[in-house]
Amino acid sequence: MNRATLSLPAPAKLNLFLHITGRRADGYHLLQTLFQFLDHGDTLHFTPREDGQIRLLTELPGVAAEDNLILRAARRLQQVSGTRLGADIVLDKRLPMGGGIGGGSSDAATTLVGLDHLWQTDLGEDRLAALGLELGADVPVFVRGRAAWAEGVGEQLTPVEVDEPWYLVVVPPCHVSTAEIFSDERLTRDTTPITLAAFREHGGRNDCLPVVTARYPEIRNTLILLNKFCEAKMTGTGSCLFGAFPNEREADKVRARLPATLQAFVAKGCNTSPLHALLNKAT
Ligand SMILES: C[C@](O)(CO)[C@H](O)COP(=O)(O)OP(=O)(O)OC[C@H]1O[C@@H](n2ccc(N)nc2=O)[C@H](O)[C@@H]1O
Ligand SMILES: Nc1ncnc2c1ncn2[C@@H]1O[C@H](COP(=O)(O)OP(=O)(O)OP(=O)(O)O)[C@@H](O)[C@H]1O
Repeated sequence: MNRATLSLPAPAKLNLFLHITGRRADGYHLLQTLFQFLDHGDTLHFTPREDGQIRLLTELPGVAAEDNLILRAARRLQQVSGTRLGADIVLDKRLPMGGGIGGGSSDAATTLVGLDHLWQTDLGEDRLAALGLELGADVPVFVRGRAAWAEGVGEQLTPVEVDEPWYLVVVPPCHVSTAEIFSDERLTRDTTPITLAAFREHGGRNDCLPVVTARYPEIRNTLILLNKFCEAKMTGTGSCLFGAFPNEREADKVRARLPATLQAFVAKGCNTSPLHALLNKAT
């Protein structure tokens, strides 16, 4: 067996807007959003094992190994495919947790796609996306790897081509729990659904923003600050805020004017996930 280590990116995503249009009987929210990837994220390293063991060799502070979406994804794929192979997995974590940029979901998707490739289990995109959905609402878009208009609970995906600007992403000094925001009584859940054409013409907003800024003064203050330089938006249920720029230099200029204590990065928006761009190049 080829024991070579496969290293793959787990990119971040942005929600360019997020409308909450309803709530299902099971409590999950119906939403509309547009997902785009960033050329910035975690990296995972997979080395196959013949003894069937799956080991995550990197500890993530605050996350028990059994809860780590990487291990959960790997075990589920192993179970469903019936492979006898295992893997050692190393994670280089760059993405902030609870930032609304999908770090955990992307790690899970890269594990599914990467191990499917390495183990030659060939489940195909649809089955991998379905396995991903069991792990989290945001996992399927990372499995499919194309910028997408999303509906349902986020799993009904239509690929879209949108502008690929440079983004300045600012990480306010707090973590937001997605479940906590979705269970807040003040969240509005009745936005009228819009079409993609209407979004292209008029844009959209983030329905979670009023609740998030009410709960987190750090995010409210960071939003006020970033709005001085660009039209600041929030991704997912926060915490991260972002602004779009025509080129890297303009984004860097604003970044340089932010307080040095504020974590921020500049990245390019991508309609093809860097994971898929790499795998497509390799095959
Ligand atoms: C807000 C978004 O980031 C937008 O992309 C996603 O919808 C959230 O996706 P995610 O983090 O993968 O979410 P999950 O891990 O599936 O769910 C976290 C919690 O958020 C709530 N949740 C999530 C997605 C959704 N459509 N409705 C919900 O009410 C549920 O209470 C759930 O317990
Ligand atoms: N590999 C992982 N990386 C990050 N978080 C993980 C991982 N595995 C499990 N988790 C758990 O998932 C939670 C959410 O992490 P994540 O980084 O995906 O947040 P997020 O960016 O707000 O996600 P989203 O935008 O999908 O709501 C973490 O607080 C952590 O408890």
